[in-house]
Amino acid sequence: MSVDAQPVSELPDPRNFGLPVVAEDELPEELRTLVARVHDLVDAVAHTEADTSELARASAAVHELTERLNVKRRDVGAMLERPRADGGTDYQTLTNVVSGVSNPAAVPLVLEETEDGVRSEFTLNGTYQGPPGLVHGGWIAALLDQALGSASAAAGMVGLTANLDVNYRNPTPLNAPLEITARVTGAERRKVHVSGEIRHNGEVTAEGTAIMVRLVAPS
Ligand SMILES: CCCCCCCC(=O)SCCNC(=O)CCNC(=O)[C@H](O)C(C)(C)COP(=O)(O)OP(=O)(O)OC[C@H]1O[C@@H](n2cnc3c(N)ncnc32)[C@H](O)[C@@H]1OP(=O)(O)O
Repeated sequence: MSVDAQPVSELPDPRNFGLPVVAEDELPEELRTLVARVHDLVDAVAHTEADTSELARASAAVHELTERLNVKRRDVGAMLERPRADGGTDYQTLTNVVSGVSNPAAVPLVLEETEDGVRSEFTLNGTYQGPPGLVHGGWIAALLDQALGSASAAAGMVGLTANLDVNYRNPTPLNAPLEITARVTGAERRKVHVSGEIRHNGEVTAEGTAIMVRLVAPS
């Protein structure tokens, strides 16, 4: 395969796409704590067998809290700006549903760069259930999509997924340690070919390939 889509040394600045940017050190620790607690709350709500009066009290408290938090909202599309170890700058969608640091619905998937791509270890609670005891196939695709996109971005080629192909090889268990890995396998013009897999106990449960099409900054 030809490789004529050259990686760029700096990722495109989201401001050039008209997106608001939040510096990582401007994100309050209290927000991170709130996100983690709401993440646990979703799991608690999904599985609670509390009595009806307890459910009514919790429902009222959550409603009141939602109204309070909605008084001041961030714009959709806000990007998180964080410094990279190599001196560059990394940008991530703040509320990304798989990895966004301000999104309680996110796993959150924290991908680290490896020699040939990206990697993460994570565990999914019962919120991500599809078949009994197993991770929902749509979420497996979402996890792979995120890792494949991040592998492309880590190689300096930020793009959107044009095509995603997923094979489910074995059931992916909930509440069990999982590993995800992804890498760039080739590039031509704006197309970046990526592959990745999810493993449990070293065994592949799902694998995916994708074509990311590199973004072009507006002139
Ligand atoms: C750090 C970041 C992590 C991000 C992880 C999350 C990733 C995501 O979820 S992204 C969201 C889901 N994806 C989308 O919403 C994308 C929607 N689609 C689009 O916007 C457009 O179709 C887009 C941008 C992909 C391509 O459109 P456009 O910019 O006009 O490119 P276009 O000129 O048509 O095609 C460029 C090349 O890609 C190829 N291509 C385009 N679509 C496809 C496709 N579906 N399958 C295969 N190849 C394709 C074309 O054939 C062309 O190839 P070649 O260079 O050989 O001629």
